Amino acid sequence: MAKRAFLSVWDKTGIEEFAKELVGLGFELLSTGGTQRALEAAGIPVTNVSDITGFPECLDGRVKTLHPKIHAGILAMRSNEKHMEQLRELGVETIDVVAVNLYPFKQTIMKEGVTLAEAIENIDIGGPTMLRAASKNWQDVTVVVDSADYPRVIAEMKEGGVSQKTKFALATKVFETTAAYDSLIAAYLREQGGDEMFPEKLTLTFEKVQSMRYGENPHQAACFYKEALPVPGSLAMAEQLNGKELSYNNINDTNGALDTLREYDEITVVGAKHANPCGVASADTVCEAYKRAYEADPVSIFGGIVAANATIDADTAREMVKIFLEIVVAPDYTEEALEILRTKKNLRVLKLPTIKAKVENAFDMKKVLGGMLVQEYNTKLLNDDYKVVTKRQPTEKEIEDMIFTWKIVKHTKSNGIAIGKDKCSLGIGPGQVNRIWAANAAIERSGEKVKGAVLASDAFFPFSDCVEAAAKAGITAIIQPGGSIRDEESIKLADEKGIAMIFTGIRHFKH
Ligand SMILES: NC(=O)c1ncn([C@@H]2O[C@H](COP(=O)(O)O)[C@@H](O)[C@H]2O)c1NC=O
Repeated sequence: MAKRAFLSVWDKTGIEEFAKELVGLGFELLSTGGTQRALEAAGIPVTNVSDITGFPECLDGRVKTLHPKIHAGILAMRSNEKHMEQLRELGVETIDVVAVNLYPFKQTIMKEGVTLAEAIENIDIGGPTMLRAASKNWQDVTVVVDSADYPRVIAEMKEGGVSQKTKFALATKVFETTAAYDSLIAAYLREQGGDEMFPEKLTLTFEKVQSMRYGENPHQAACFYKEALPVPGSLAMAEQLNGKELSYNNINDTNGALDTLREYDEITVVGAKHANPCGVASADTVCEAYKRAYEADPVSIFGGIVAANATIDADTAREMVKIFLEIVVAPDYTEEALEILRTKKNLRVLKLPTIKAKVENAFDMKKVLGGMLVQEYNTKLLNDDYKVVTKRQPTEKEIEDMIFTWKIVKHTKSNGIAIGKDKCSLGIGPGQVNRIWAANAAIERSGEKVKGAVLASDAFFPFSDCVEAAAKAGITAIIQPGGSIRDEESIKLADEKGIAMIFTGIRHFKH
């Protein structure tokens, strides 16, 4: 019996060469309309699927290959005498190679103004059916869903036949591909339906971006995957202009720096370490903002991440190269700035034109052993009805500094306390197991400048000890969520010390 290969591809990349090689190896080719036309135009002989099925392609291509003569030919187990006998009785011939790639559903939904009907029409039915059938029968059928695998398949055929190992790998790839394809469809339809935020079955599609040398630690293997449709402004959309490959920690830490940066509309620079902000400052120029953020904590920024929301110019770049930084990320760079940054060959320079990300429809997820925590992104900053709870009202300047510092503490690991003044961070106390230690760390790190500064706390004060410490240090205003059963003690102490205090009514735990 002649060996037969079924080729039905949307993306015709490499199909001509692959088909020619198959013909050279003695295969008879079967195909659907568009693929057939492409091959015939290249002078390659092809049999149309309708000549096999005796049934025309119909319903605008919705039904082409969905026929027992095709699927029995793919699914029959060659080692099963009964199967083979049935094929003979039914007049069905086996199909030994299936090369199929699918309708471009992802590209379709990415198009501006795409309609639901257009998206639905781009859900491939016959393609996945053939691919899945061929993969189920992987021992007898070579299935190719990725044109990058054509050369490898041909090479092995020339060596005497495609190995079982390769066939199994190709079949596995098919199920990864069809599962990702379907989960993207499910996500899109869910978004169109719009009412159920958390579906019964959460299926996600991620695509491999890069393998990494290692993970959080050198003994952990790791890899970075991006969402099939990453949110604009996310790190997955960044272009790397210089430096070594991004590491696992680089990506996590830069993500944290960007989270903080997105809170600010004015020119701002965020220095970050282990995903916590360590120096944050706003200014009229990016250079000034960088210098202030650096000076806010010249110790921690060493080997850290710097994220800016304005174009990096030569002056800023000159400042940046004075110390060892892991990453600089910004919307753009002047030519000269880039030249200066490139003098540090290991410095990873990332260009991210959109810093503000639209995360309203995206999930924030955290993997735990055996499960996944899924929540909305923390897009809120303050409640509109935040209130002053002390006798003394804060000055306008204090309010400005409190909002500035509140944005920092929102993105500081809990328990977190941040102290700021004049649109610049002073001391940041992240990730403590109790609040007073975080307050003490932030106060100590602020040094002399703490006098007249403001303090922000990501969650309420369980006791009045933080107010006590703040007053002793010379802090004049405090912003915190409120909500403790001992709030009155904190308010009373603040009143005694002349501190103005705002309750935001909203908490910003971050773990
Ligand atoms: N309807 C079917 O029976 C069917 N069989 C194969 N396809 C797809 O049709 C495409 C190729 O079509 P053409 O050769 O006509 O360009 C491939 O992406 C293939 O996955 C089908 N299309 C959609 O379901």
